[in-house]
Amino acid sequence: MTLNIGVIGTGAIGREHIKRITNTLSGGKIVAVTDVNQESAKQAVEQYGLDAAVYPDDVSLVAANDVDAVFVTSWGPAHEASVLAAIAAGKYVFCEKPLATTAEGCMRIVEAEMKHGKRLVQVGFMRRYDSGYVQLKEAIDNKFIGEPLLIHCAHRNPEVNEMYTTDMAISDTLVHEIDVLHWLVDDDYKSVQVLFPRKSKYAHDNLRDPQIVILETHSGIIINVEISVNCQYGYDIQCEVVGEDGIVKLPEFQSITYRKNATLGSNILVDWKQRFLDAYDAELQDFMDSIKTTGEPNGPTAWDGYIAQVTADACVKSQQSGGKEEVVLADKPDFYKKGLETASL
Ligand SMILES: NC(=O)c1ccc[n+]([C@@H]2O[C@H](COP(=O)([O-])OP(=O)(O)OC[C@H]3O[C@@H](n4cnc5c(N)ncnc54)[C@H](O)[C@@H]3O)[C@@H](O)[C@H]2O)c1
Ligand SMILES: O[C@H]1[C@H](O)[C@@H](O)[C@H](O)[C@@H](O)[C@H]1O
Repeated sequence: MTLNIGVIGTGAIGREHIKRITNTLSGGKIVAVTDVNQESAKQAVEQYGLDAAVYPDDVSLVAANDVDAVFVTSWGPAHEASVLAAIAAGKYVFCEKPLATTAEGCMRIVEAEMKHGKRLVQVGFMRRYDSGYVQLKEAIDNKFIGEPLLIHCAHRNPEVNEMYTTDMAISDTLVHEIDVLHWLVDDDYKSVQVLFPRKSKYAHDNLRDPQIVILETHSGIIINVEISVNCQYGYDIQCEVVGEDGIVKLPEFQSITYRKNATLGSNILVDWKQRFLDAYDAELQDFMDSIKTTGEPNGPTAWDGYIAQVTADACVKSQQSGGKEEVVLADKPDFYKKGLETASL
């Protein structure tokens, strides 16, 4: 069975996903595209030689009879309406982060999915499919380092444009750590605090950069994440888990080492597309395979999208208050306790 897919938003990641469904993965076909910029949707069809219809908006794309699943890869504020439309039509949805830009919006999606009666939604937290994070999780689950005590992380982007504001360091960037770290240690967050070190000369007027985010879990694990979005030198993701009996660290992205001009060196990547290439492939293959075999997506759930947004909101509150903020989650519904939300490679 081929899963017929409609894509809402044919920008950077929309096209990356169109490319991998069309050229790399198996079991899916892009049959429909839309974008508020209709030229962009038409260009995507041409660029990848798609046999796909261009729709004027998300509502008409979702309603198309031949669309089985929808990819929501538009800007964050547009996600909630498209996801709700897809659920109302009983269509599967793969939604890039954020699921919705407010906790209330995420909860509306959770409620709509529960009302529908079976899982339709997977959120694009692809780090759960990255082989390095999967190895870290196995080591933690197997008690290889004893109980985890603290975690040091860094999430560095080389640069950002003028549209990127202080709160986006949380909602656009930290959100990946928010999701992957609670999954890694199987614990929910209790409180968060954001600190602003000295501002980088590369940060524009509306941006505090870098930032340090401290997250504390219910079992007392303390996590510090450095967010630097003007680090200049490359795209760099670091994660080191300190346990009672040892330490496990995320592997560096593999690159040859060289000896040249009196230097021993190796290259660092410059953007997210290359760093998580395999993880994006694995998450979308899993989305299609699990729908085919079980009738439901297997990856990060709408509830994970809700946890991420509640935690992100608390971080943004801390950016403003300067203090520690509580993370208050609703009780997890039984619907999301099926144990399906962990990925395996
Ligand atoms: N998982 C990841 O690592 C990752 C990486 C990049 C982006 N993202 C997420 O993916 C989303 C898109 O990011 P991007 O970098 O591709 O942005 P982008 O600006 O390159 O593309 C977004 C596209 O959506 C279109 N769009 C906006 N509103 C729309 C609407 N209502 N209906 C249809 N089309 C609409 C825009 O015209 C644009 O072409 C964001 O939510 C972003 O956070 C996730
Ligand atoms: O949308 C991107 C993407 O999610 C990247 O993984 C992250 O490193 C960037 O900061 C963000 O802007």
